[in-house]
Amino acid sequence: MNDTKPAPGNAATPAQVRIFDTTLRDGEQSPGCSMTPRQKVVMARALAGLGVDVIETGFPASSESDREAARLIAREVRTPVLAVLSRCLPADIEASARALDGAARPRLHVFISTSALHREHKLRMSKAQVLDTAAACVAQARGFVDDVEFSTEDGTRTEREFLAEVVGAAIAAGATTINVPDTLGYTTPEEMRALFAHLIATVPGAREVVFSAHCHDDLGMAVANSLAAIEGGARQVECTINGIGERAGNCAMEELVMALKVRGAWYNADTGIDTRQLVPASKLLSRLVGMPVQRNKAVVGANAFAHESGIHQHGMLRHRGTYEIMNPEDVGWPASKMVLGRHSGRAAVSHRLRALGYTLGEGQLDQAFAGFKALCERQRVVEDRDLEALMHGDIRGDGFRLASMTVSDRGQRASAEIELSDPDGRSIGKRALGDGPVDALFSALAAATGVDLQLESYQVHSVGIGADARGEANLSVRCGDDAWEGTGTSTDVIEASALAWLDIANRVLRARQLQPQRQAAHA
Ligand SMILES: CC(=O)SCCNC(=O)CCNC(=O)[C@H](O)C(C)(C)COP(=O)(O)OP(=O)(O)OC[C@H]1O[C@@H](n2cnc3c(N)ncnc32)[C@H](O)[C@@H]1OP(=O)(O)O
Ligand SMILES: CC(C)C(=O)C(=O)O
Repeated sequence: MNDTKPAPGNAATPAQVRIFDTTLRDGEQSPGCSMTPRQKVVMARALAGLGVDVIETGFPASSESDREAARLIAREVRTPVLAVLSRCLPADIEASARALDGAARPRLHVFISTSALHREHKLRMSKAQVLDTAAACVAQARGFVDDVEFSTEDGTRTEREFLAEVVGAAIAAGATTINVPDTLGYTTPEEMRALFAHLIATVPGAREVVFSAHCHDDLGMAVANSLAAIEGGARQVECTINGIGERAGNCAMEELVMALKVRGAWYNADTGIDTRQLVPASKLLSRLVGMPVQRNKAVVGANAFAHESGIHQHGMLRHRGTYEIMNPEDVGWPASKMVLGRHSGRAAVSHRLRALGYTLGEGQLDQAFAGFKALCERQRVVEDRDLEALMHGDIRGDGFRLASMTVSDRGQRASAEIELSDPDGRSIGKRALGDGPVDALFSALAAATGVDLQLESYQVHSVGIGADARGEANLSVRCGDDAWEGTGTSTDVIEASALAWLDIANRVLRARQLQPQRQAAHA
């Protein structure tokens, strides 16, 4: 495999690509992701810890919160350049300059749309008006600070000659960074590479400024397009943690940074990011904005370094390079995960059993493996405690079963009435009140089983479509010092929630019963 190619610009040393983080501005434009000024300060500190070169802290003309956040961050975060966004309007630029007052390294970022569609329908401006306005607002911004970034909104859908003209006018007026956004996530890597190479080669003064890419992910190509812009000569990339941002989001920082690192020989470009902070930053943002990261998300998703398939696990146990192109530790995960489930094979099961202290002969392993596969028909993930139960011949599969339930949310407080059959087949009925139907239901289940679970996360989603759709409930709970996860499915999401709760409670009870045997086995 050819892993190398001429470096961007044929530089002998890797090109340095500036990371411009816009999580607090474009990221925050993601519906439902608004942050308070204090939350933004917390995130800005984490971004500074990551080593980003520029933090865009907000759009001061848009709200008091944005102004307050920009002011607080300017006071507390001193190392990265701090940028704020303004339209090409004198009042916006004045508000931005005031918000950056006192910043150690202030940057004013001004933008105007350049494409025909935006000029005609949105701005109702002629080409000449856009050109003049761009130059005037860059000049105004330069009156406040030396570091001025100019963006051509919808740049990739703009006529090339006009785009070059506007960029030239902005450079002549004093812009020090030229950002060409793919505002609608419309372009392709080939187009992006060619566009940047063309602008840098032809616009007067282009080699004296830094070119920047700002890509959206409407077609899932934001990272690929940003990488192509670097190949075309861009030396700044605008991105966000977890790829949050308008619509489908922005270029995801963690993906871009790791692509440059893992394929260093190909891109010959570096960033100053401390990649071990990527996962902590992703988790922090997810908590602050209340938006979970999809499990299969590259680099920072929970499954990014998790392996369930037997063939992969077998390969991983021989050499992790067979199925991993990065080290999880390098991006902030503690280790790779071997998840035991229906797709796992003997190699992984026997490896896990050995780690738990069970060294089995061939025949014993066959027997344990058959039991493991049978268990996988009943539960998605087999944990250590399940394996131990299996080894002690104590998987009964019965436990508490849901016989019936009625949940009502009509009075002041919701109520739930349930009937369970216990492991010996006896019937137990309980009723409980709660702050909502699920709260009432879980209280009734706790009363009936005697198991107290502290809910940490609760998610319900549909599996399948149309009339066949079923609700799946996923619970993460704590019980004492242990964390547990459980799943339940049903056509009724409340029933799915009850089944997920019982899935965990039954395993907790099984683990409790096995405690003495386990201690004796390991004594
Ligand atoms: C591609 C991007 O991400 S650009 C950034 C987008 N971010 C945001 O819009 C978030 C913050 N926005 C806001 O809070 C509000 O939109 C505000 C405060 C900026 C403006 O609010 P309003 O004055 O009520 O205007 P509204 O949002 O309805 O319309 C936008 C106006 O800005 C004008 N405008 C848009 N871009 C620019 C620009 N780059 N330069 C000058 N004017 C612009 C529009 O033509 C429109 O003007 P009009 O009202 O005279 O027709
Ligand atoms: C204002 C610019 C940088 C932008 O966010 C976009 O075009 O998407």
